[in-house]
Amino acid sequence: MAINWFPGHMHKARKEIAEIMPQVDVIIEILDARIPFSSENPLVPELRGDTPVLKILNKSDLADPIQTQRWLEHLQQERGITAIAVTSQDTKQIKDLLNVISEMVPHRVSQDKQLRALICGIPNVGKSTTINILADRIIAKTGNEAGVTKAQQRIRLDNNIVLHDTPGFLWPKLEPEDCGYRLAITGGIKDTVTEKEDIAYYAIEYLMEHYPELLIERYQLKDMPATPIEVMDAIAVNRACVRKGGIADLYKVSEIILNDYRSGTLGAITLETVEQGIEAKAIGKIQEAERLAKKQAFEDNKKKKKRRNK
Ligand SMILES: Nc1nc2c(ncn2[C@@H]2O[C@H](COP(=O)(O)OP(=O)(O)OP(=O)(O)O)[C@@H](O)[C@H]2O)c(=O)[nH]1
Repeated sequence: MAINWFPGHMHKARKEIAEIMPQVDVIIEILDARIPFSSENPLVPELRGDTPVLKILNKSDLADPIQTQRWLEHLQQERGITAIAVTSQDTKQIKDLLNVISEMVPHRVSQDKQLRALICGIPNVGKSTTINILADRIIAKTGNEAGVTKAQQRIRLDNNIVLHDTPGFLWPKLEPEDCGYRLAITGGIKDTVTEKEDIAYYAIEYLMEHYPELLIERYQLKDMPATPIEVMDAIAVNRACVRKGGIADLYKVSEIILNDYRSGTLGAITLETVEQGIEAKAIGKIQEAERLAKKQAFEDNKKKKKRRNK
């Protein structure tokens, strides 16, 4: 599954972030606790330079607590990053983030200077929800669909903190493929740019391996079928998603699975372990190198042809 989703407003966001970065004291990058690697934007390190960053693993209520703990340890101890797990359902946890960022840049606070924080993250991770809680009012539009925030805004909070909100932005090509699937399952990519059945198939395959008991419980399966398609067929029967002639309506089944996953009805499920994240990073680097090599070969060829034609 190759997804290329980089709408114009994301290009704009990248440019805008680069422009305001020199005025920013601290970056708050919101990640999805269910996919801490896939929801991390590789553009952030490139754009932030040495500005301190706080990584927030949001939606931790939907993630596997054991995996969240492991991810926090990885980020804090192995990568030396300030990281914290929260859920927007707990307002106090979100409000406490202001203390955390103030502690990260003590010189600004001690000098009684305005603290300028930039909130960023890929679409649908909960930026608007977080901002609304911090500001104590509805400033940003929220919605369980990728790409709701479209324009940048500046929000003045009571305690001398200014928040810069940015639209969600993703990198142009979602590689490796696993990251694309994980983003699609959680809702970080618009449903309209993906094949629902394809995404649900990937989700079932992952759940069969990592959380079989949750699948069995939710869909009242007697035993675990051998393949994802058989799981889909069994759900179709249980949920009356069978068309005339006994054919399973896989689109409807996929909708059920994805909705159950996204709402947390299936359980608290993380879609990538630290090890899988590290593996995806390595594969991504190889693919990037291969792409650059191909591009270079293409350019060289073009030059050669030009010289020959002269
Ligand atoms: N369960 C759960 N849902 C959350 C949490 N935070 C946000 N949400 C939901 O996730 C969806 C997306 O939240 P938004 O705040 O709109 O996300 P955003 O990052 O601003 O999205 P864009 O505008 O697409 O960039 C909404 O339906 C929120 O209610 C959380 O901690 N837990």
